Amino acid sequence: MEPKKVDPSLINDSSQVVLYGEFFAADNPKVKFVVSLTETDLAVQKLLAPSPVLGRSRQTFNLKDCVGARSYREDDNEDSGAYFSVYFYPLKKRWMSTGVSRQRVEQCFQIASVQDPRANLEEADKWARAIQQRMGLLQPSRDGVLLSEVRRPCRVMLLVNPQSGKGQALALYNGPVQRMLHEAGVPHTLFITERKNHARELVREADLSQWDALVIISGDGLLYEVVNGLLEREDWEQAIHTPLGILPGGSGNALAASIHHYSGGPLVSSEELLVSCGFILCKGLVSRMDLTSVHLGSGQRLFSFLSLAWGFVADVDVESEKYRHVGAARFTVGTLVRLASLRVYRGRLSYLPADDDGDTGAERGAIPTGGGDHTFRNTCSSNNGLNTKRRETPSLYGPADSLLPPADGPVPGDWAVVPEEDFVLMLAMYQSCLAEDLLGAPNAALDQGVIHLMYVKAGISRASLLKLFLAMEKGTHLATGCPHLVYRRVRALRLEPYAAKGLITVDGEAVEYGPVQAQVHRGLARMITG
Ligand SMILES: Nc1ncnc2c1ncn2[C@@H]1O[C@H](COP(=O)(O)OP(=O)(O)OP(=O)(O)O)[C@@H](O)[C@H]1O
Repeated sequence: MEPKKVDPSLINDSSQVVLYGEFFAADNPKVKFVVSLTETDLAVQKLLAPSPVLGRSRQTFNLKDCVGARSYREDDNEDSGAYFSVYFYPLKKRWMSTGVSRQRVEQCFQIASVQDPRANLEEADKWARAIQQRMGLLQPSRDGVLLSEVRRPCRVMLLVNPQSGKGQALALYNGPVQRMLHEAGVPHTLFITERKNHARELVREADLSQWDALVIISGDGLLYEVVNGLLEREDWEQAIHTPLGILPGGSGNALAASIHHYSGGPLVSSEELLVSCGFILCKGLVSRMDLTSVHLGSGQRLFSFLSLAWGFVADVDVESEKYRHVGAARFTVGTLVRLASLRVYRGRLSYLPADDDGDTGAERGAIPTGGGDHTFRNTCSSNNGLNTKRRETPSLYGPADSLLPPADGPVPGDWAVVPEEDFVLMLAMYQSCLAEDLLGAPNAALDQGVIHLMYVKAGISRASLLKLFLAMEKGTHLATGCPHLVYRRVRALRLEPYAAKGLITVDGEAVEYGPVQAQVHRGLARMITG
């Protein structure tokens, strides 16, 4: 007996129903669902057999959480039905935890209303198209633009570093990443990097008219190559506007964690971070991102999107590379090891305060310079023990650094020079996370034009330093009242280490050691964000 039709108003009483249908479950032809689409939701309710009454468990999926929908037929000639699948990644409560994270939910229905397979497929197409259309209308648009609006069709150059993190980046691509891109209908071409600087060369030489976005599955190191590769091009001004995306596959994944943080999510584990960043990528909202231009003592210039570190943090970053196989925990292990041999780093630190610099830190430490007598080049020439761990190709292009004084001159009068010369660390950040689980600059945003400068003066005890790092997991370290920690919002800085040897890291990678100057360039790059 043909079941009685259910009144659609019973399914969705408050909003207008755009499409309504009764379909079989794709994996069980005995189970039937009543499905209705509104401008904002897809509602699914089970029909109980044998009498066609609605079951109690009605599920409503918000189209904001949807990455795509597709229609298809199975290869089976006997099956005249067609199917449509809808892919959602809603925020759900985590197993055995109070937190939430994005989790995949697929809804798949079989349409077998008539014997004609083509008619069934047309009906399935109609549903998939209607869902995609509504999903597109609900895309976030805050202050960015949608990738799909920038160019069409959207094609992605996907760069994977198979060696990053625990060496699992390729497996991540073959698993959840490829599946999600397929669900969202994002066409892409995979490039597996074969060596250091391979991605940099590929990006430097690429015909960028072929690519609508450059996305990496790796740690921050590969994105560093991509950013610098773009700025080494003659057409850098257009090239740096190519939307960039990041899917975490490394051990630190600081930028991926920052982008997840900006989307409003709490700190999450590596797998959950991948799903969150994949979701953000599929949604394709493109925003501006600050880049910082860093000048090294030898005159080389490079571009950084994340951080510049000296002292304790730089040492941990580089020394913990040998614990890469433990993933994000490498920094915890590295911090504990370094704490045991805590030391002081001597040098001079100067900076140009941001106009809006508030007294947010533990203490106001710096004095105006009136033009210091210490020059960048002076210090450079006394540092002949250059550490050339990472050979930089000189970056010939990019915007002028109008805020930076000449390398062989003093800092200008509106700069401040920190009176102390003994430090435990200096950390300049332009995005919020220092690692997946470290919220180093909680007030940072993608496009702020601000360097969040933190330094810890010598004299801090091991216990207090450990407490600061523990507080950083929640981003509360600036509010601990630690008298040794100073926080400033700045636009440019100069660091002149006194020792001939040591470690400075840019975006987590060691660079030539010696004096450095840096200036932030607001919104220079484009990033796919949530
Ligand atoms: N095929 C490759 N073999 C060896 N090194 C590579 C290869 N491809 C890229 N690299 C280099 O590996 C370095 C580390 O990569 P990446 O930063 O992506 O991973 P990670 O260090 O594990 O992650 P994170 O930076 O988040 O800690 C980068 O400097 C990159 O240039």
